[in-house]
Amino acid sequence: MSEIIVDPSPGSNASAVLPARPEAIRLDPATTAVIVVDMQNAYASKGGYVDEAGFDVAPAAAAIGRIAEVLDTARAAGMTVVFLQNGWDADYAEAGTPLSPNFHKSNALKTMRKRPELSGKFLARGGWDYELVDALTPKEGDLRVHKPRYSAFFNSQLDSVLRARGIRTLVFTGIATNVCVESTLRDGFHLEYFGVLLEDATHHLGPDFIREATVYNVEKFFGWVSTVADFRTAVSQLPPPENQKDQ
Ligand SMILES: NC(=O)N/C=C\C(=O)O
Repeated sequence: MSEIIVDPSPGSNASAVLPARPEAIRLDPATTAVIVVDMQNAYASKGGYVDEAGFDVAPAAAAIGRIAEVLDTARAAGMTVVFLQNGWDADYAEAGTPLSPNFHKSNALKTMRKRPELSGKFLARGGWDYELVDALTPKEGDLRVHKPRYSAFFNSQLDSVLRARGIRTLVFTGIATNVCVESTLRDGFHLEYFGVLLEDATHHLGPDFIREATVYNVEKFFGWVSTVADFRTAVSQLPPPENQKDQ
C-alpha cells in the first residue's frame, strides 16, 4: 500500500483514512455519501428481472449482508446514504422508444418483449420488482433517487442532491459492478466526484472477468478500490457526529 493519502476535503477536522488501491483516501463524513446502487428485487431477488433474464442472483445475498454492514457504519459516522432505484414509469414512457438505444439494449425490456406474460412486470415504479429488497430498507435521513438509465447522473436528481449537501466523495456499493455501479462512478469522475468502489459490497452481471475488468478500470483510471472490512475499521474509529452525541 502506498504512503500517499488522497484528500478530497483538506482541512476537515474529523476524517478517516481508508486503505485503498492505488492509494489510501481520506473520508470526511460531512462530505462523503455511500451510494447504494439498485438493490431492488429486480437485481437481487429470485423471480426478479435479472433472475428471469437468466443471470445468477444467488451471490447477491452476500452483497446484501455486506451492504447492510457498510450502511450501519456510515450512518453511525453521520455520512449521507443514497439509495438509487433503477426503472421507469408504469407505462414505460421513460424507457424510450425504438429511437433509444435503451429500448434495444435493456435486457428487462427485451425479456418482456420475448415473454409477453411478463409484460409490465419489470422495473415499473409501483411494482415489486422496482422496490428495494426488504433487508435494505432506507432509514430516517437516507435519500432515495430514481434513475431511468444505467448511469445515475443522467436524467436524475443525483448531482443536485449531492451538491446541495457539499458531497465530494462517493463510496459505491450495489449491483451491478460492471453496469450501473461502474457507469455512475465513471460519470461521477467526470463531474469531479472522488469515487471509491467497495469491491466486496457489489455484485456483477456476467462472467468473473468482467468484475475484474471493472476493478482494474476503477483502480487505474477512475477512482479507488477498497473493502467492507477496511471501510468498517477506518470509519468506526470516527467520533459520532454532533447530532448523535448523548443519544
Ligand atoms: N443496476 C444495473 O447495473 N443494471 C444493469 C442492467 C439493467 O438494468 O438492465
